[in-house]
Amino acid sequence: MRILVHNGFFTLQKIHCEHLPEEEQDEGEGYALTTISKLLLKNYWFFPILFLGHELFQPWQSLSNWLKGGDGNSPFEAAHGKSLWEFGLEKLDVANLFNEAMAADSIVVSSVFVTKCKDIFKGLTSVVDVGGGFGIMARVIAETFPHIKCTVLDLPHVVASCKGTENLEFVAGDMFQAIPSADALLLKWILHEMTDEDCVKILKRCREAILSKENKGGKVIIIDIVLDLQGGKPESVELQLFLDLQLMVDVNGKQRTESEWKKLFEDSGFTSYKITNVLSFRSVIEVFP
Ligand SMILES: C[S@@+](CC[C@H](N)C(=O)[O-])C[C@H]1O[C@@H](n2cnc3c(N)ncnc32)[C@H](O)[C@@H]1O
Repeated sequence: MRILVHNGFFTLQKIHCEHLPEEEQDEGEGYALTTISKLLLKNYWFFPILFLGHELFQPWQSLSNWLKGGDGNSPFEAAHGKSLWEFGLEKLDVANLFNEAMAADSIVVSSVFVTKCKDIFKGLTSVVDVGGGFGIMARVIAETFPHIKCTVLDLPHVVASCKGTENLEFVAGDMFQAIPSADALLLKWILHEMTDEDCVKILKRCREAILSKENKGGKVIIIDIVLDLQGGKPESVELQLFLDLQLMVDVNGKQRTESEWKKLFEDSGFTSYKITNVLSFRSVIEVFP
């Protein structure tokens, strides 16, 4: 298992590097180490610490017992006696590390997203990033498309010290209780943390929150993994499967195939969807009411 964790971690760094300029990418022996030094220099140092940090590594040791019917909703709960989110509320240093890792990921993804997926934003005047963390994605969207009003919804302790701008605001709340209305609701790395039942709850809430339904361009935009897509590079598949395990260990979540996504959309009342693959091992899925 340890080898798997390290492999997944190195692959993760490698895939992140695909988004760096070509002249900065290295091939061959020593790739991972070169990559790590570059990521350190470029401030993407949170991922190694996150995955190899004690609190998040420990649950892997509980995986085998948990699979045999051990206690807790996830190996994380089996190891720590509470969920990742409850743990984060008590240990703000771990929560901060986790949120900074997510923010580091969003720095890479957001620049590719707004450049290669411009069309997705056509006609939109408002976007809510549901579970948007420190707001990196929303900030980049707000700066790139100044006419779009962006809102970040996240838990109170996450957004407590986040500052908005003219077209960016932070809202503290619980996505299971209420989601602010907008033309588009963004869910980046949210649904893979949830059971199918919870995904349907959140998707239904998002559907209700879409302002411009009935062919007027309103939608949910999901950035997440779609397993088994044709043409996936072997290292992408390796990473997708590693993250499938990682999510099971941390929150009893999972990655999904296209048909599993389709079922969630149908069960939540959506009529159609479109998958775009420009984000390496992840996809952008537009889901229409
Ligand atoms: C895996 S992170 C993804 C963060 C961000 N979307 C990104 O990709 O960088 C999940 C986010 O959902 C937030 N979250 C978890 N439960 C939530 C809830 N019930 N209501 C609002 N936000 C929640 C967490 O605080 C965290 O910021």
